[in-house]
Amino acid sequence: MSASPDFATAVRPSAGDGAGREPLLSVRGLRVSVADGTEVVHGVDLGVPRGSAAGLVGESGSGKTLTCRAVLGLLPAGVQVTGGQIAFDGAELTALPDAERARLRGTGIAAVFQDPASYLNPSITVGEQLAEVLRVKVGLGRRAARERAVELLHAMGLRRPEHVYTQYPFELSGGMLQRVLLAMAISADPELLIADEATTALDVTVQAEVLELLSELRRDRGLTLIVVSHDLAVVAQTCDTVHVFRDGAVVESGPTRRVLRAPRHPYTRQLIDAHERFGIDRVREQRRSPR
Ligand SMILES: Nc1ncnc2c1ncn2[C@@H]1O[C@H](COP(=O)(O)OP(=O)(O)OP(=O)(O)O)[C@@H](O)[C@H]1O
Repeated sequence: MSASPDFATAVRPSAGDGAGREPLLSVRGLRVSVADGTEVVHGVDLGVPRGSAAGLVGESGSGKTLTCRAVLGLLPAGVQVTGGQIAFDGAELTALPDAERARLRGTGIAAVFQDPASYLNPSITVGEQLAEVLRVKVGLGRRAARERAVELLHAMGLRRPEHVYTQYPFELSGGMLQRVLLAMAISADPELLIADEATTALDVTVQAEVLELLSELRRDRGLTLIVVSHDLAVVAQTCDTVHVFRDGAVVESGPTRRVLRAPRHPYTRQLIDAHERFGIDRVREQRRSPR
């Protein structure tokens, strides 16, 4: 899609009912090893249909983040893909040169992580930083980038967006900062957004608001989502399918409702038991009753 000034609010053209379920992202047999040669991701398979929301859950260190970083082409130094395929929109990513992978970040696949402040320069206003992304990734001129930035801040649910534009990161709350990072992430109209523990540091009310914003972005713009969380309730609220990671492998995948109501793998059952006290039962009840 061209860099139309309206793209953040425009509804992405529908891929059509039949095409809506074709996988936008297909990961097959992904293997990742760290600097000393130890393999930490052992043949992960993930299919993420266009327009869907996939949840990746599992305990800390189970390989969720490295799988996502492999998809983004942003693995830490010394960590590398040692096997498997990653197909995005029909193109094999592992074969692409670095420059192509870099071009795809933001325009095809974007991500938001925990701790949004660490991704912002503390001495530049958030609006200028967003406008800079729009100039570099979308090619807008200075004035158009500023206007677009304000529109995007507004579209992310930030009140008084002209004022927010002029604020420095330290002046904004964690929830507001994550909305700014979401504005940056979607500014070049990506098709896939990875939210890796993006709401973990937020208090429950703000977390629910940001999750609702993610669902809105999916609904209104046709974004495909990958939501990484150690919290099953987050995934239950936002995702159609869930992939349960353990020790660098996916032990169970399926529709969220089925996996939460009738887990097949003992580890999934264990995860659900561990989450009961955080209200997963309430979420399961909500999903059972039609809205
Ligand atoms: N840069 C790195 N160097 C060495 N080992 C790493 C590196 N990054 C991750 N690992 C190891 O790879 C494994 C998978 O880590 P990963 O971060 O993908 O897990 P995760 O499921 O996302 O966990 P968390 O929820 O804590 O982020 C872990 O054993 C981790 O210690």
